[in-house]
Amino acid sequence: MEAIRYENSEIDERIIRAVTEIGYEEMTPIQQSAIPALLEGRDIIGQAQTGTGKTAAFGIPLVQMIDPEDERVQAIVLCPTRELAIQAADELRRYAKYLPGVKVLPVYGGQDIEKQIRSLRGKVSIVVGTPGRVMDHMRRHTLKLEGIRMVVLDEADEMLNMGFVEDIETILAGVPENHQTALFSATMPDEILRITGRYQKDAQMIQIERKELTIPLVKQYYYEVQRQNKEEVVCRLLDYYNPKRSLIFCNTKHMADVLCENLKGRGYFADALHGDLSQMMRDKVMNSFRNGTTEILIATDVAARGLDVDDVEAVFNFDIPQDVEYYVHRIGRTGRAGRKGRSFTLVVGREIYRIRDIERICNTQIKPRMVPSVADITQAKASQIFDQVMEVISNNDLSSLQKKVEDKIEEENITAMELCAGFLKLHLGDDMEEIPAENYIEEMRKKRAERKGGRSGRRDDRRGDDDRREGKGRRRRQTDEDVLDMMREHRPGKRKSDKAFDKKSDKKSDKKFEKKGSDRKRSDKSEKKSKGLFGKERTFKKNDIDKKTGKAKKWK
Ligand SMILES: Nc1ncnc2c1ncn2[C@@H]1O[C@H](COP(=O)(O)OP(=O)(O)OP(=O)(O)O)[C@@H](O)[C@H]1O
Ligand SMILES: [Mg+2]
Repeated sequence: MEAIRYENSEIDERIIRAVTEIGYEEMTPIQQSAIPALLEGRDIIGQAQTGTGKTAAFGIPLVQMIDPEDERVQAIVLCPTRELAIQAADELRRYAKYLPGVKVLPVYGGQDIEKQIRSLRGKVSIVVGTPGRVMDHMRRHTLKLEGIRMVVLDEADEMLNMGFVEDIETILAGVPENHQTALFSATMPDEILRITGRYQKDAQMIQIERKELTIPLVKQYYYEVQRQNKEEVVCRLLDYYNPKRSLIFCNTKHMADVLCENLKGRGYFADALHGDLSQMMRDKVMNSFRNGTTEILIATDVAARGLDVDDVEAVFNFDIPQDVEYYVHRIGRTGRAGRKGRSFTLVVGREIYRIRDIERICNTQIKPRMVPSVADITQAKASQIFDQVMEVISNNDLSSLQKKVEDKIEEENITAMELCAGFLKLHLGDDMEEIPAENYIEEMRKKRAERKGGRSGRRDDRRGDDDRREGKGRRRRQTDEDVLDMMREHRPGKRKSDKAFDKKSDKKSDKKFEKKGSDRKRSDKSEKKSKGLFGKERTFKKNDIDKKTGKAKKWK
């Protein structure tokens, strides 16, 4: 479908000016469909893949419908996490930059309530909040709902799930009857679609047609590993792919903390984000991640949904997520707004079946990969250094330095090649020297021959077709176990951290985000639901929904 430019739409030109300044040139498909429907006053369910601009799809009509003369709160956006409430409020403010009188206030737990109360006494047009804190203000009568004309549930399937649904119902019960309700998410399981009718009137369903539930721009890989080697594998992948920014998801707060400490100990710029941290700490961590001071954010599912941070090039599932929706949202933190990304999922033993579930339900492919060897990493690091050097050569006049190099070569009676190799070693650091590449290859060969009676390449099919090393004949036939056995022999000092990983994972959970219930049960259900997740873009009324199946009976 041909994209409509913002200039031709019904959007207020002051909002167009604001979003053009942000860099939006044309509407994304969900914006194309959802904005006119919301401006018409309809209730909608908007489903589109992660990172495709759902915030502006509801945010633009929302700021446009605000009456600047009305002093009351006129709209409320509910988000599942504090970070998301802050982010969505910032976005709405950006769209409303040239709309005087449109005031947006984020309200969330952990922030000084007195301060929020003082802000609510002033003029606030749109409240963006987490359900708990919004209810708190309702009880205290510091948030009055009688002026509300629109309610948005961002991450609607999460908000209407077990952890939040009662809070949402309490809030909606206090909102005037004739309000408009918009539900948005990248995932909309059937069991949730079945109940949305309770909260909406004649809802228009806007689903953006896609073959897969995940973003094709994200290349998805998995690695079969032993539990005690997970940390080593993550480090190797970080070193090999050298992502600008990465997010590593763990299933428990404890694991996130342990991994964070260990990665910091190995010299990575890492921080942990989870529900046990103070709000001040959470804000600090998010800010450092956004401004690039922290390159690696290790988080629980509290960071899985909605967060939009530039240049997250890789997402790691250190622990495989406990349901398919969370896989979709987690890996959706990369590959946003048309950019590319990679996701790496570590799989231990029988967890491989979960990969198969995810592939089937999301209609996607997660490719098996081998853990890069130390030699691969050395090679990758050398390439990175060479790339930087080539940039320096093309952007600078090096003639005066060249003279110094010539003098040194003559003085020491060495070749230019030797000098360059010396510089390279200096930059690669000692770490990479632990297993000299030649010995490594030789030892590997012997080991493989011993173990498999000369058979090799058992997992040759694991060679992906698009690895950046591939095609250059560098990748050898190894198994993860081979590589890791070798590492154990050559890096005895690095093993102490493994102990922490052997401990059984933390039983305590991040209230809403360390999962509930059995994922096996869920995945059976989700299989059915997946068929209906991404059909054609379609429109139907509430009455058109089959009460039993929750699916549309007829399409317009
Ligand atoms: N029309 C547009 N043109 C260019 N970039 C856009 C456009 N609309 C949104 N973006 C950018 O795309 C990125 C993703 O947007 P957004 O966070 O709204 O995605 P989302 O669909 O809500 O994803 P998720 O499901 O993960 O919450 C943001 O950085 C946003 O600024
Ligand atoms: Mg979003």
